[in-house]
Amino acid sequence: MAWRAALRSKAVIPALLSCSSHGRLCASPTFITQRNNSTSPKIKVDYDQTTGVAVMHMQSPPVNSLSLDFLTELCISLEKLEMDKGCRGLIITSNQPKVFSAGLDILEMYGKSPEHCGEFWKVVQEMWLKLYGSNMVTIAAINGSSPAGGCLLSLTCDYRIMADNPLYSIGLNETQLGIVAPFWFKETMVNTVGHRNTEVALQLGLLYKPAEALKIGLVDQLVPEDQVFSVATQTMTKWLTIPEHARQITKSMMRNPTIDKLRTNREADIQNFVSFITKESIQKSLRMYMEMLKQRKA
Ligand SMILES: CCCCCCCC/C=C\C/C=C/C(=O)SCCNC(=O)CCNC(=O)[C@H](O)C(C)(C)COP(=O)(O)OP(=O)(O)OC[C@H]1O[C@@H](n2cnc3c(N)ncnc32)[C@H](O)[C@@H]1OP(=O)(O)O
Repeated sequence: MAWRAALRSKAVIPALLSCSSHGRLCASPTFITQRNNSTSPKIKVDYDQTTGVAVMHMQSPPVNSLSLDFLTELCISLEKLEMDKGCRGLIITSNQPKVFSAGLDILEMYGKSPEHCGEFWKVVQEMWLKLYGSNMVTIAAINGSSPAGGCLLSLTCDYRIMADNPLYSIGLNETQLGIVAPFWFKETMVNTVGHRNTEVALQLGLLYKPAEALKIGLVDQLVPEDQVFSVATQTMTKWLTIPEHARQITKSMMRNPTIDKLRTNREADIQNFVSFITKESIQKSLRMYMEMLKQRKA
């Protein structure tokens, strides 16, 4: 708890608090259910010291949406694993049925104050910086749908194994919500599937079925649903045979240009996000999208 409070307090951006152009509050949601903030852990970490491999199980019902609390917990777990020199590999998977992660929690961006949005975005950045720059071998065992921020989470990993189930989809679908994937989401995608695939995917907000995702290289391997985890474990064993230092330097060489761009522009990126997301028109788009999700369910 003390960790969480510390991380939270570091996440507040003083510059944002005093920014008058961000001084407005977004309209309060009237129809959207605010979920209770559960105190049960949203992430379960199993760390096997004999293999040096940790498994992070996302267990935040119903859809592992990336809320402020979820991301804070994720960052704390990552920090602890990263500091443990014996921990060399990390597999990320979901304990929720049919969903890997539904992406950023829309309720953290809808009807919230600019200060809250700024705090939220800082922890989204933190998650990405920690995972994309991790020294560990990271593997996403994608056992369900993975839109937007969920797709980003898997893109930060070194290797993606997805369940071959046509009911699932993955992609950066932000434009379908009327929002824009920020430059570091975009660059993570470009670094994975190339410029042209990214341009089409991002403009249209495409969600890909597993077979299509494999075709463009958004995921690396498809396996039957019940084998996602075992294949991830076998793949990890292979990756861990590569000399550690050489692999880590290579990873940094590939990723650091993108990482450095965000590191040196964090404040500006937060300000951009806050002024964008609190716009009335964007809030309206988010509301309509949430309504659409509910109608689809009914
Ligand atoms: C000029 C440049 C400026 C740059 C500015 C940058 C701005 C960038 C801003 C943000 C980037 C955003 C990234 C994101 O990740 S946004 C989130 C996008 N996510 C989605 O589109 C996924 C939506 N969800 C689904 O499609 C489905 O829920 C599903 C496929 C994941 C699972 O389907 P199913 O099992 O059928 O579950 P339900 O749809 O019934 O959902 C259950 C429950 O959960 C709620 N819910 C779903 N997703 C979210 C979410 N992302 N956040 C919050 N809540 C979510 C859903 O509404 C249901 O709620 P209930 O009715 O109350 O039970």
